[in-house]
Amino acid sequence: MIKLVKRFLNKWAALGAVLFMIVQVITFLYLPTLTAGIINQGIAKHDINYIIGQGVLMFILSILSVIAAGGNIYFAATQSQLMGKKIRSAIYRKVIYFSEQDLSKFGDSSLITRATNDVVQIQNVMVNMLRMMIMSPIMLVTAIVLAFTMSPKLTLIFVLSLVILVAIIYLIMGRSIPLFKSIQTKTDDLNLTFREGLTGVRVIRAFNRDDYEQKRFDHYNRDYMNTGLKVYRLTAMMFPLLTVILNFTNIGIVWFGSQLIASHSFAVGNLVAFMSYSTQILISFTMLSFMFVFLPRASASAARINEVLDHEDSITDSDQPVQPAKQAESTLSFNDVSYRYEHAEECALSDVSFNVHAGQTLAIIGGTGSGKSTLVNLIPRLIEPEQGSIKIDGVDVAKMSQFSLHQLVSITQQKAVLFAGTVRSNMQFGNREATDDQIWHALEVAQAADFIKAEAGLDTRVEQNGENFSGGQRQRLAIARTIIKDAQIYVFDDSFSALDFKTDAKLRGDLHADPKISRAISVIVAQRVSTIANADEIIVLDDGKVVGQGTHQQLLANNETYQSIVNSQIRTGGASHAEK
Ligand SMILES: Nc1ncnc2c1ncn2[C@@H]1O[C@H](COP(=O)(O)OP(=O)(O)OP(=O)(O)O)[C@@H](O)[C@H]1O
Repeated sequence: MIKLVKRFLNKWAALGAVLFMIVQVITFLYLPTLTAGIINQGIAKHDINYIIGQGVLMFILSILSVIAAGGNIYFAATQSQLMGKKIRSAIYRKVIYFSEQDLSKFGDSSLITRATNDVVQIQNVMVNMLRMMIMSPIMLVTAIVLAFTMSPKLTLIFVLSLVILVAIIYLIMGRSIPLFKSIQTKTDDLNLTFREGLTGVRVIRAFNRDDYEQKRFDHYNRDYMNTGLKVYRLTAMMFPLLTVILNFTNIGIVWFGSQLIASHSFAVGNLVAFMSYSTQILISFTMLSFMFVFLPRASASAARINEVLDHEDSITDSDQPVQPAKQAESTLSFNDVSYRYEHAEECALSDVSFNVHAGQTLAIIGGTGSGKSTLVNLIPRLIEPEQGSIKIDGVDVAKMSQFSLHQLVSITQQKAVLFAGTVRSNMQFGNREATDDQIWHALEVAQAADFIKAEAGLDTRVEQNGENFSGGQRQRLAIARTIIKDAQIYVFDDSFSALDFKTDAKLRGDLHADPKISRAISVIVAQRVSTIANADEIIVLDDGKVVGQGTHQQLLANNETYQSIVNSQIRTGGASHAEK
């Protein structure tokens, strides 16, 4: 918590809040002394002028106290909002560079909870800290000191009450802190189930699993509620106990105070002031116990936020990044590359080697789960190989800065991702400088121009995740975004699977005819033989291993796995377009 506050504190706003708070404390504490003076000096000695003078002073101090309270709230709220904004930005900046491995370690839902709910806990504690958490201890200590100067004997009653209170708070908090921590984890579970339900709503309805999903959600919802109830029952005990103890304290003060007055060793005014200090101590303690409610939950949240911010990225830039020198003919090579997903026993990819040059197309084919996506994700270093190296123009991708590597590689992922906005804004994701003509050209090549023209052209709205487009249309828009970028290597991960054979053939033909793409290296992952038959080299993957490597004709002649893929597609009509 302290670490997070140090890192994101806005010093000026915090200073403003503390200064106003000090003024508030001084005015608050001075008032009982004035009251005592009015009773002891003014009333006892019938000194009207003294009473009026002190009364005016009390009025001014009260106004000052109100202004100080307003200033304190203003700066405390500003500080809390600024801090929340900074923390959310820092989390976003960190997460945006996470590798897939890092992302799956935390999980999407948990990251969202950390950037929202956990940050709100910190903000709450920040406001309270600047409003009362600092004020309460100061008020408490000063009130005790002032009371002590009036009567050390009566002050002993306070001290005894405080010891009992501290013990009670310690016991209650010891039990509620672990519960507060688990509330945040349960928020993650709740969010995860809710998100899954939302994204899978159509599947849930189609399979008539509404009841089952509702029960699953209710389970997490109830779990969250029960933990919340436990923790609030515990903390709710604090306030009644506090009131009982402090009422007994007041009874003690009146009891012993009246005996002191009777023996003429204590003035009546002082007893009234003493009672005021006792009330202030009660208020301070109530506020302090609020702190004990907020602080443990905020500490748990701070730990979760720090976990994200301090997470060591599994993929980082080298200290002295190397930029590959411009080559006459660029190359991409894999040298005995193996990759294993975290916690997986088997390698998803084993000993893959190939070399491909500018102007060539490398195709990767294989059954479901054979490692095709894993292979292409290694090229832009979205994942890091366990063994072997991947080189572009002879330079290991691990030695390049990720920024320059991502400039060299343009990729269409298997799942086409679009962003809310317009077609133009989505295309400019690939190339910020792209003109409308260039965008239209990319859309033509990707066979997306027709359906975009039928809408509002480049200003056609794209909903969140591109949900107002069909799967095939989304894929074509993603392909257009990939080819609009000026890159050395273009990667298409199963990007043609949702296209019909005719569109697939036309798209490949247009890609081949495009001067920029035809001069670059193309890596195409496909399930259909027809999509890749014209590639310069085809890699056949099976269970993460390369079981064939060569041209379509070579593989057709001597590779069993390839032959069986071709045969299975001839039966379903998929390979009959192979030579197109
Ligand atoms: N994030 C992950 N964590 C753990 N294992 C994974 C992960 N992603 C993929 N795998 C495993 O790695 C293997 C290769 O997966 P990959 O996605 O590369 O296959 P693929 O050939 O692209 O499959 P498909 O044709 O279905 O897209 C599979 O066995 C899969 O279960």
